[in-house]
Amino acid sequence: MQPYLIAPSILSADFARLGDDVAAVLAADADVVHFDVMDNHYVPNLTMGPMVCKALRDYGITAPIDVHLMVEPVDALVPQFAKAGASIISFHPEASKHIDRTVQLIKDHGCQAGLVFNPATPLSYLDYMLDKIDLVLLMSVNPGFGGQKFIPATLDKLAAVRKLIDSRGLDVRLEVDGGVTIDNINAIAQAGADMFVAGSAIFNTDNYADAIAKMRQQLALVAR
Ligand SMILES: O=C(CO)[C@H](O)[C@H](O)COP(=O)(O)O
Ligand SMILES: [Fe+2]
Repeated sequence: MQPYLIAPSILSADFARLGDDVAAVLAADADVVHFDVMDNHYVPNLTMGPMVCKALRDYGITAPIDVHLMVEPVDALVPQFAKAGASIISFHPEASKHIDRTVQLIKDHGCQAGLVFNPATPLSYLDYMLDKIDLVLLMSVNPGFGGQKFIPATLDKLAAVRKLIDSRGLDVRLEVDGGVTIDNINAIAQAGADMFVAGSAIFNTDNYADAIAKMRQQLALVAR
């Protein structure tokens, strides 16, 4: 398994001073910037597009940017986000008509590719795709909003994906997104996740470094 990564969701950052806030959370020892793209079509909310991603790069953000596309259709945005500086691009398989083609498109544009599963999305989408992707992202809330409560059934789903990845000897990241906190991150890691998105649990505190350090303390207790 790869080292744990903490990926603050900038959905909960201060949009009026986004560059400074993203720089602050990275200085507080975050690993990756989780960038939530919502289109008011696939999900009932509207957030940010490639221009904002590019603006963060132009501002000087060099950390990996993990773009979580909650959009339908998907393909037209892939080249735009790659050009804007995305490192990882993940999408919801049911939002793409040709999943394999979309994954290939992401890779052809030099980014890592991920598939995202809503709480009720079956894992069967992985049957012919697991060895072609870099990351599986399990949603532990229904997508569209930050600040929701972690859905406990995600733990079993994480364990099932971890088993699948390990049984095939693959180096695929297992990311979890939604309702991750200092209190539940240990159990989530025990279940098999190695990359943790947390928005409100980091940005809604007045000390990002403290929140991230406490998450890392919990992760250090996991037997791997
Ligand atoms: O994809 C998302 C919502 O669709 C966000 O990444 C997620 O909700 C993170 O926010 P929080 O940690 O506050 O739950
Ligand atoms: Fe997300």
